[in-house]
Amino acid sequence: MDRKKLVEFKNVSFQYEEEGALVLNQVSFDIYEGEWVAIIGHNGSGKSTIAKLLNGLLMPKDGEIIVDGKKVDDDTVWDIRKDVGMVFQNPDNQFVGATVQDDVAFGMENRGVPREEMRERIQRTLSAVRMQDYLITEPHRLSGGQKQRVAIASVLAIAPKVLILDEATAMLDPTGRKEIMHTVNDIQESEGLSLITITHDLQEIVQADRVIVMNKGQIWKETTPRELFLQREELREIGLDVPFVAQLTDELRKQGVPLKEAALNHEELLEELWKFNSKM
Ligand SMILES: Nc1ncnc2c1ncn2[C@@H]1O[C@H](COP(=O)(O)OP(=O)(O)OP(=O)(O)O)[C@@H](O)[C@H]1O
Repeated sequence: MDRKKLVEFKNVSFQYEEEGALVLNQVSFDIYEGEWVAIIGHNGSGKSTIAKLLNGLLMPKDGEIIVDGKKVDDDTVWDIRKDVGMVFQNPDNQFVGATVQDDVAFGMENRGVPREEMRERIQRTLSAVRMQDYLITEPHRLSGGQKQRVAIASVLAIAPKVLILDEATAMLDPTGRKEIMHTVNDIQESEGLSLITITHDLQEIVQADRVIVMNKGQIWKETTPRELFLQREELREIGLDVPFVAQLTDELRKQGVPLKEAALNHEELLEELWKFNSKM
């Protein structure tokens, strides 16, 4: 069965200033329903600009963007924002409510969701991010990770078709990062959402279905995490470092250990080494 295209970027170019350099130069890609796509690139490669174009915070200078069959323009932008939810890096800039439940309610109030349904969605989305016990907590009392969970719940409450996390875990410690990504992955699978995660850390792309690598405003490569991790030298040239496990796999391979593919985590590497060991 053909998968449905939810997002289409067609030859999109963008510049912030009239005479300035192109920040995005003829960028084209598709994102399908239920898919997790990671967009990665070093600082300034154009990742956040893509996110902002996707929900109409910016409009392309050239080319077009289609979200769920609708072209993003001044007439559709409010509809598009129902379909595309975004969570940014700094949780403190995203709170508008005096309590956690007020905050989750805010976006729904703006969209005229009936009271009863609002209550149900607040419960459901806060449970999904495991924050159901904090309904009446003031946001400033939460940890960074908890704040990001609430920000995610607030976006989910609007029932978007696409969820974008723009460096949303960058301010958290490694454990907090893992927990959030785990939660988001669960939600994505249970709700059939398309997920776009934007990061400059290759460790964060391991679970994605596909990766788009940006370099200087253009797509440098569109591939899978596993394939990408095999390209350690090329990645380094564009300012990206593969995670430790992939580096180790690469070094072992160079030493003659016949590891077939790039390991995505310690468990996989261990399993491959175990197989190799049993054959010796
Ligand atoms: N509001 C703005 N006005 C002018 N130039 C901007 C603006 N926002 C971003 N830029 C420039 O556009 C380019 C791409 O920025 P963008 O934020 O999309 O990159 P990024 O890959 O997300 O990087 P980062 O991880 O640092 O946010 C950079 O050169 C940046 O300096």
